[in-house]
Amino acid sequence: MTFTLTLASGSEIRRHLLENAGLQIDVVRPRVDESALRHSLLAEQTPPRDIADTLAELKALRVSSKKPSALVLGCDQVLNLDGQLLSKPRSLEEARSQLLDMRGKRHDLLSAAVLCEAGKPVWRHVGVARMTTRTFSEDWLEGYLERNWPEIGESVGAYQLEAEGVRLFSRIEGDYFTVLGLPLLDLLSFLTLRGDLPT
Ligand SMILES: Nc1nc2c(ncn2[C@H]2C[C@H](O)[C@@H](COP(=O)(O)OP(=O)(O)OP(=O)(O)O)O2)c(=O)[nH]1
Repeated sequence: MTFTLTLASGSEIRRHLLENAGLQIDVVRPRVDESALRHSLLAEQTPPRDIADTLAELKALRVSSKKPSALVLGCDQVLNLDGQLLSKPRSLEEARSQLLDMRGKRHDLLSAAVLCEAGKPVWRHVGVARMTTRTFSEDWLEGYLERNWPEIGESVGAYQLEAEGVRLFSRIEGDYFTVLGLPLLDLLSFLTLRGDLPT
């Protein structure tokens, strides 16, 4: 019987990365109010890594409780800019102001993944990537926004690294997949170790 991973995420890129790696994926979007939980965690001064981990676990548990026999993957990515957590821009204007704030600085992307089975977490990992943004011109930024909105609205940093977003950076430290939103290599290693994937 072919191994199927249930992905508790509406993220297109996460599904693509897993399918491109040859996994059979079943998408079940969790019904969780992420922003309410994120706000309460922030109010309690929860560290960004724990916020990403908690949200990823919540999404995985929500689906796993409905599909107890499945292996369910929940994910969450947060962007930490000098201690401020940014979210996906809701408008081109928001994307512009977010990118201007990030210009010439470093920010961290924390990509959390949690696997749940029978309503219990069985694996978790938070990948961290450190992004150094170049001091791009405002003219270039206007062109970038014009060419890439609304696609970049799906990304927490208002960029798609695999597309023109790479032009925002002078340096990236960490794993490419972690930037895109999924600590893929760590996940595949665990699934292989468990025998879900062939060695
Ligand atoms: N294509 C692409 N997507 C990116 C990149 N960086 C971040 N993202 C996406 C991955 C996630 O879909 C999104 C991070 O937001 P979330 O972790 O809240 O996930 P999202 O709301 O998309 O789906 P989910 O909460 O899992 O249902 O940003 C990138 O460089 N390229």
